[in-house]
Amino acid sequence: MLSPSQGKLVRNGEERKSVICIEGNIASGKTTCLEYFSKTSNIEVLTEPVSKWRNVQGHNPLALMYQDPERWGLTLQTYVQLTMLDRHLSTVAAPVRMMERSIYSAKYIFVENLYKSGKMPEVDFAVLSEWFEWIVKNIAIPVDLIVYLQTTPQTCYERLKQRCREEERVIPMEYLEAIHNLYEDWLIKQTSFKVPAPVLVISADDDLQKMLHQYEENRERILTARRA
Ligand SMILES: Nc1ncnc2c1ncn2[C@@H]1O[C@H](COP(=O)(O)OP(=O)(O)O)[C@@H](O)[C@H]1O
Ligand SMILES: Cc1cn([C@H]2C[C@H](O)[C@@H](COP(=O)(O)O)O2)c(=O)[nH]c1=O
Repeated sequence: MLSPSQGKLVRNGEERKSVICIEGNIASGKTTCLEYFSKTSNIEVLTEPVSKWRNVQGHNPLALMYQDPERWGLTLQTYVQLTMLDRHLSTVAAPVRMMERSIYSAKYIFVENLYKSGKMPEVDFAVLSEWFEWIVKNIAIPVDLIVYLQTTPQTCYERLKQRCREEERVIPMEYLEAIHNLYEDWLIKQTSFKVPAPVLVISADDDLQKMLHQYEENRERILTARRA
């Protein structure tokens, strides 16, 4: 249940748990990272609700958006915003919640990209922006640490082709470059939008073995992240 606390709605009992968001470009290795940490007993992992974005009551807004972003961008991003909010507000048993992306990156990276690239009409962007502003003003969405899996767009392009998700066959290299640049502006240069938590940057172009080694090296920092 949501209750008012200091002017915002807060999910009961979740205030003292820590929230880690794994951020990064498409196919950067976020799910693989979450899978690795899911074996840790006091971490509960929440993957991105991609299956919902591919099937809402028999419709596939993710595929529609890639086919015709001008027409379906608002539809997909409205649903992404709802489902990400639902993920943030879900109750977990473990003291640490590790999430794939966040409502913040859905807005600051993907909505922003559609708008900046001229593929989202101004009115759609305005409606989504007002929704987003209302949500973050009225509902507590705490994040303790952002783990940014930093890759080159080229690495993501290769992994994307290897993963072979049907809807994403049409994604060109330029799309991954645009998403990469938005992530870099947000989390590295910190010049675009407010960053809701400290950022831990992990170089993620390495092979799986080296990635697991880096996750082990950073395990303590990740598990002990706490907001003030
Ligand atoms: N370090 C890595 N080296 C090589 N391939 C990887 C690595 N990490 C993930 N992959 C592969 O790349 C693809 C995308 O990884 P995934 O974890 O699904 O990325 P994301 O969740 O960020 O989209 C998958 O096929 C996965 O097996
Ligand atoms: C958050 C978000 C995602 N998408 C798209 C981008 C990808 O095609 C999938 C997510 O897959 P990933 O491997 O986890 O990156 O969804 C989008 O279009 N809009 C969004 O806000």
